[in-house]
Amino acid sequence: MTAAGYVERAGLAVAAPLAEFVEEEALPGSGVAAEAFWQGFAALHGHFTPINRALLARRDNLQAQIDEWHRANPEAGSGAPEAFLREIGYLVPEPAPFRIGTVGVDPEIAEIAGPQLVVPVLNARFLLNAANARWGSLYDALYGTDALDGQVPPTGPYDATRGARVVAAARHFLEAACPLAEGCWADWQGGAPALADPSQLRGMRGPDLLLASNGLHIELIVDRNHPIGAAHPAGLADVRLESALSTIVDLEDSVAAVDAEDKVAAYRNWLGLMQGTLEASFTKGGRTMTRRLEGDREWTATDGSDLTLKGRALLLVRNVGHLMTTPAVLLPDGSEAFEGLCDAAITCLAAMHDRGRNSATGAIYIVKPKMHGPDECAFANDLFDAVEDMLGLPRHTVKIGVMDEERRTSANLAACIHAVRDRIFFINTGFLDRTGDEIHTSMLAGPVLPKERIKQATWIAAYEARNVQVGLACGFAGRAQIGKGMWAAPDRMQAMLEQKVAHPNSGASTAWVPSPTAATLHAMHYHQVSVAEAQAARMGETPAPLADLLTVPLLGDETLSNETIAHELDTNLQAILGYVVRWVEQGVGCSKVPDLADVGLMEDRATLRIASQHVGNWLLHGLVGEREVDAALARMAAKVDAQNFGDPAYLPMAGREDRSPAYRAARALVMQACEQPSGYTEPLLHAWRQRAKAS
Ligand SMILES: CC(=O)SCCNC(=O)CCNC(=O)[C@H](O)C(C)(C)COP(=O)(O)OP(=O)(O)OC[C@H]1O[C@@H](n2cnc3c(N)ncnc32)[C@H](O)[C@@H]1OP(=O)(O)O
Ligand SMILES: O=CC(=O)O
Ligand SMILES: [Mg+2]
Repeated sequence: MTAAGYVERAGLAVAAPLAEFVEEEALPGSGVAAEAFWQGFAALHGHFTPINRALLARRDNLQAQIDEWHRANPEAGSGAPEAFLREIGYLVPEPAPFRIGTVGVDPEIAEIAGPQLVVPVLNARFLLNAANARWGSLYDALYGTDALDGQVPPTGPYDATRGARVVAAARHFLEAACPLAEGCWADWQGGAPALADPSQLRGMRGPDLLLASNGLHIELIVDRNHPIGAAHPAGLADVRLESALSTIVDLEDSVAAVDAEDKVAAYRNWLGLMQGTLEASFTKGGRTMTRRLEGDREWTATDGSDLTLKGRALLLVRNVGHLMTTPAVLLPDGSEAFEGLCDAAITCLAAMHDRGRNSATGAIYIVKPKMHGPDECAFANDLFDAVEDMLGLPRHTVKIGVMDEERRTSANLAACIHAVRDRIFFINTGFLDRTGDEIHTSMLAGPVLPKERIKQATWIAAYEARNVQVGLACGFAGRAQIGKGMWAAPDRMQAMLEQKVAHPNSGASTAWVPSPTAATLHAMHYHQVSVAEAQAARMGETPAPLADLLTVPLLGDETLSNETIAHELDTNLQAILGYVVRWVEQGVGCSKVPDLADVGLMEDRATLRIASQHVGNWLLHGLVGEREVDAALARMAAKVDAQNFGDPAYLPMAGREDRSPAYRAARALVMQACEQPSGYTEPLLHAWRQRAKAS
């Protein structure tokens, strides 16, 4: 008998809303029949479930052997050595030199370097903004953030002095990106300018100009009737930059999706993007508005021909990893199905509605997170083969982006790439999860450094360098992206402008940004730096030593002051509570949480993984005790409550410690940190969110 709320499909119990979504929304128009889909879906689970389970058991087995090594070598003061890691199969032999064979990817992936935006799939309003973030106003980005001078503009009427500084800053940008043959942009009176490199002028539309540098476009919007244009000698009303070349629609770490209802909402939004029909209505500034996807942009090229530029970012979709199961589908034995298998089948089915709107080459781009080593990459490759077969898609239609964010993947990166060599479209250093796994893998080696210092330790420099070096050696240049991680301080745009230029300079062809505004500002870096040249300069470099990568960021003999320890503990617990309370009680998977100094930081499951593993590590090694942690949790709960004052949906944690699901989830995350698989936060978050939803 099928469980209540489920319907039987090809021997599986499928939650009724999911079956309905698939049959009434995703399948019609896809060319795939319902019977064939469900048979294929059931076969997928039948074949891959035991392999998936075996891969997870292998993770546990390797971790147990590493833990055992540390127990046997308590004085080692380091991570388990390379020879041991080879012996247990954690490290595998390098493949012979090879080059990836991926073909049929869009220019945004293969040829043009630029920002990559990430957006939680469950927020339609943000999703539309993210898809439309292909273009952004440089004037708005400079005016509305601290990018210019570290100061955010006061709210209120337009500040003409600040506006003049914005216009000057945009002009400086133009001087550098598109210099004139003679004179400077301040002298420009309108019309087609004589550029030092005339090929940088790409088109005109009335008085507007289209320029380009390093493959990225710049629109100069001329409007003498506009208040800003009226004050400019050439009537320049705005400078618009091609910004988010690609956007990752995230079903993973930035969402809270714990049941069929949540998964259907996620799949429906992705389908709406692929069909081009997604809309969101909301009230902003007292006005109700409906947001839709932008169309393409039409220009006349300098030779008089029509020139069409994409109005939207190339959309990629991040599936979940191999760990979690979902109650949206039950297997014949009554157990939950692997969520990653469901995501692969259903996000690909939805992407079949694209018909060239998103990918001009017909590719489907899946970002696959949290894979541990080459066998898990090979598993994803086989899974995508099977999905292609079940949906009737040509081989390697489904491309894979491999997040290099687990230690076993970093340490075996070439072998991981080799396992997916004909469909890989990116590698990316997900340094946040990677930091969490760094702590968890060597949990028993000793106490780790404070969080900020982990970021400066030997391992991370080796990790970032090797990722680029291995990618270049495998032939990524001109074929696939080499990506860098997230800028996790969404309000600190001046600091981002100063620091994130390091990403293109390092030879990375893309890097993550948290918002459309950050994409526009980060786009300036790709005008400053030619990634093609940066990559050419690094081609043939010997990868940073594996020994450096394996150097665990331990505290060693150093003694930290009580103040440092207390501050670190408070920082971690406040971030954990601030994030978890919105996750568990409101279903918000990515939040801007003010830190102790009131700087808003992007928190997601990966930052939560770091913070919870960090507290767990210091607890295990006695830098802090359970009573201290409980006292700090209680203090930080009151702080987080105060920070959320005014949110009508918010339930305070302080004073309700034993009843607040969020508080209990946060406490469990730190007290049970060592037992969590790979230090992941999903199992506890999901369990507590399900409880909160049920109540
Ligand atoms: C380790 C990892 O896995 S990193 C990847 C996961 N992280 C992410 O995906 C980060 C995504 N970013 C976000 O969710 C948000 O930017 C947050 C939570 C960090 C901050 O959100 P908020 O505090 O609401 O942002 P803020 O108030 O500054 O700006 C809101 C505006 O910016 C837009 N915005 C902010 N972030 C995004 C985004 N990622 N995509 C699209 N639009 C966005 C919103 O649409 C909104 O504009 P609107 O009112 O016109 O709709
Ligand atoms: O997914 C990104 C990360 O840093 O983790
Ligand atoms: Mg991650």
